[in-house]
Amino acid sequence: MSSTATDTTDRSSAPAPAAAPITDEEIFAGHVAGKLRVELAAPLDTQRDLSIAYTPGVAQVSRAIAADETLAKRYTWTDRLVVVVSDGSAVLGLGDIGPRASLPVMEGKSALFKAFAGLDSIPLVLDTQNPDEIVETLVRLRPSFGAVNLEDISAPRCFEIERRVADALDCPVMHDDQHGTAIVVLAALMGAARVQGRDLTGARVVISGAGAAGIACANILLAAGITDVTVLDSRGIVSRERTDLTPVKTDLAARTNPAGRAGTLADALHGADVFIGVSAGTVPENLVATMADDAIVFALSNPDPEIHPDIARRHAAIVATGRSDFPNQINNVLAFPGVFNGALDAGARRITERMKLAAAHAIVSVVEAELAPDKIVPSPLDPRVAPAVAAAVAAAAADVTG
Ligand SMILES: NC(=O)C1=CN([C@@H]2O[C@H](COP(=O)(O)OP(=O)(O)OC[C@H]3O[C@@H](n4cnc5c(N)ncnc54)[C@H](OP(=O)(O)O)[C@@H]3O)[C@@H](O)[C@H]2O)C=CC1
Ligand SMILES: CC(=O)C(=O)O
Ligand SMILES: [Mg+2]
Repeated sequence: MSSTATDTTDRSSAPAPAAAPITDEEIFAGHVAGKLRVELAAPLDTQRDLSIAYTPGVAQVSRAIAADETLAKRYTWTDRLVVVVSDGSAVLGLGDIGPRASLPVMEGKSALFKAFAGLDSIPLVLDTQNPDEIVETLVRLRPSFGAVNLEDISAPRCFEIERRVADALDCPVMHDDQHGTAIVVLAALMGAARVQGRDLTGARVVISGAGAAGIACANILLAAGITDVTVLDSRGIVSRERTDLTPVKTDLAARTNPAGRAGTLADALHGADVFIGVSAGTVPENLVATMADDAIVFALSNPDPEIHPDIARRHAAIVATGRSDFPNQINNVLAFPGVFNGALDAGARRITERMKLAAAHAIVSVVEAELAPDKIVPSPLDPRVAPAVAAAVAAAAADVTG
């Protein structure tokens, strides 16, 4: 795809460019004709090159694969090719903008796979939001790729789609908005806890957003031993008394909100230690002001955080967003390139909870000696991140290889 090889230059500590605002012209110019290209892996200059790469030579390779399908791993590009798949139903925080409008984001994810993990990746946007059709399409396309990164597919369909695709395909499948996000949020909370010298397992955590990202974040935090997690959707606290919950939220309500609170974000945030925003909503300053001392605020919606970090910092000790232009970028880009690279290196057939926890620990371990309130996670441009995540994920994959 991209014509550049993996770039291992450390750009994370480069001085920030002069604070000239990025113009609309600059942004659109950076997307003209898309952000990806296909490049040749073998020369095609001579008749001899042509006879090897194309007919007649290629026929021998095709015959060999027809006789032994496992040879496709060696003699095609599919083994390490990741498809980034979206139906355009929950694109960033922009909502259901459809497959065509989602494509710049999916091209961007593919570009990040190449830049940070050296993995070739193709964006595939689907003109259907029907789970049966999405699963069927990926099953039919299975000979063409080695792994599936599901992206920006809305809840609750994303849960069923991920489960069914993972069950149907013998290769790594991960819904990035769920698990990539959850991995990085856990890493960031570990980083924040170390900066503050406290144990966050007893912290009161509030998550705004009970969709793909919110539910996965709740799950990984519970798995990591944090017991007091409260989640809100667009109607308020996901509590056991509610009669309007989907089955996934009913299950969530049974495992969260131990104080049995009902009500609004104001009710949830009063005295809370941690706010995690994955809602595309907003959180007013006066509510952040009611949080506990040394509060932690992760306003992760893209492109617009739930609260501007400068405002959140008036009341919170540690503040992060999902954006590339503020410190403490908590974004799934810290996870997915290394997770897929590690899974493919190990020949993993699935991505497991163990692999996700290993990824979270690897992310924070990269900045262990550099942790600070404005550096609770490494920069996505830190060249140590993806290799560390890949190594940890591969080591944790032993039970799903072979
Ligand atoms: N920084 C990062 O790495 C990432 C950030 N995100 C961001 O998280 C947001 C959600 O993404 P995703 O989970 O994929 O989307 P989903 O569509 O799956 O879920 C959105 C959730 O937000 C809830 N919601 C909507 N408006 C509000 C509101 N005003 N207050 C509280 N909850 C609200 C919805 O409620 P209901 O269920 O009632 O409809 C739903 O539960 C996006 O802005 C996205 O950019 C996502 C992934 C990674
Ligand atoms: C970062 C990302 O995946 C999102 O905001 O949807
Ligand atoms: Mg996304």
